[in-house]
Amino acid sequence: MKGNHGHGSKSGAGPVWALGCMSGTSLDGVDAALILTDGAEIVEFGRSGYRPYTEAERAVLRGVLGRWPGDPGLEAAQEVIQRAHAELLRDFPEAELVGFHGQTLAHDPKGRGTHQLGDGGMLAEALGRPVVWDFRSADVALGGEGAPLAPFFHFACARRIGASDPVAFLNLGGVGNLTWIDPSQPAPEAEGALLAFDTGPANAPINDLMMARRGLDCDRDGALAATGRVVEGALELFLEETYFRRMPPKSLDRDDFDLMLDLVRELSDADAAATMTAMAAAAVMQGMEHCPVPPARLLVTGGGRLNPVMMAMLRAGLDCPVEPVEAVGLDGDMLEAQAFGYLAVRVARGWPTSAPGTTGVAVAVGGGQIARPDQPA
Ligand SMILES: Nc1ncnc2c1ncn2[C@@H]1O[C@H](COP(=O)(O)OP(=O)(O)OP(=O)(O)O)[C@@H](O)[C@H]1O
Ligand SMILES: CC(=O)N[C@H]1[C@@H]2OC[C@@H](O2)[C@@H](O)[C@@H]1O[C@H](C)C(=O)O
Repeated sequence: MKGNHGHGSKSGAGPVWALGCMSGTSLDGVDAALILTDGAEIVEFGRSGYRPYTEAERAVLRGVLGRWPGDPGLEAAQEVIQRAHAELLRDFPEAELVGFHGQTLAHDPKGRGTHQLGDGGMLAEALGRPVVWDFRSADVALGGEGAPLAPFFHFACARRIGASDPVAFLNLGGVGNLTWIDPSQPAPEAEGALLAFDTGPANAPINDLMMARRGLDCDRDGALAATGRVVEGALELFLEETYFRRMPPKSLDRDDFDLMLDLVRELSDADAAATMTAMAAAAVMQGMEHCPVPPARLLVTGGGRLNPVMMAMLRAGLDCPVEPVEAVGLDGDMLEAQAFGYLAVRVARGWPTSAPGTTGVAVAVGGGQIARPDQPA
């Protein structure tokens, strides 16, 4: 490698095919998606791919959750991340630039920082193409939460779907995050264009419950929750958490809500699943109270949109229409991967990727480092 890590040098202003990839908090696998963009407009979406982790790989990654750079025992997990990404991303030779999020292992922005496992320099060498990575640390260094970062991309999506009134995007991944957008603003960094934050736990604790009680990865289609009863007492205790009363921006680590499993410990499997699903939905409803004005619609992305019980709970509790992003022609399995392709182009152009309204950072900031291979493919 040359000594070429650093903030983005400005390149030409035309659109480029960027390949974004995401390994989310659910630890299911790596998503990758192509996007043609100039860093402002989405010109075109391209093809996408998925590389699941094997059971053995997932166990390795699970085993290092919560660890920080320099902690012992990260080598095997690092190898899993590099291998899985290189295998998947090699299938996209048309990509001019790669956006590599890595795997979040720990997130404590007001304390130790934020840790995404993965080395962009090594990936650039493996792929023979420039790789933008380490998206979150510059934001944290300037006092921001370092998350969520998809909101600047959500702004571009709102423009692409022709929204004229405020809309909101909800990602229901391992953790939930909400982006409220005023699409009439000139740019995502404009004051009042975006408000974003993590709503609370979403699928991660439900997955943990299913693994502990049934040996399953998740409550597929909400099948177990559908047969259970929501236990109001447990739900009320959950909503007493101070996190919900904190003003946004705010963000969460995957396991910040460990108390959820305690709250449902005495419940039957079905009641526990129903109650935890209601907790995830209730956290979103609390979050919606923070929107500057109610959005015209709530567009849901991430795996939780495929859980009909969770979607029904959201529809019952909210006044605005709640739809999967497919309703507006977007791909809810790939939106986060596309986001990191889009953000990679912004980093390469020296443009901001977060702002006070999205992460609480002091000023709009463009995070990310760029690693270039010695010998481009
Ligand atoms: N058909 C389904 N029924 C119920 N839940 C589902 C279904 N499909 C996916 N999920 C849930 O969605 C999760 C995956 O969601 P997603 O891929 O959006 O998460 P992620 O990207 O890992 O997380 P994050 O956005 O927090 O980083 C699965 O682990 C599962 O809990
Ligand atoms: C620290 C971290 O990796 N946070 C993730 C996580 O997963 C969902 C939510 O918590 C969100 O804040 C973020 O991911 C999305 C992609 C984001 O940055 O927008």
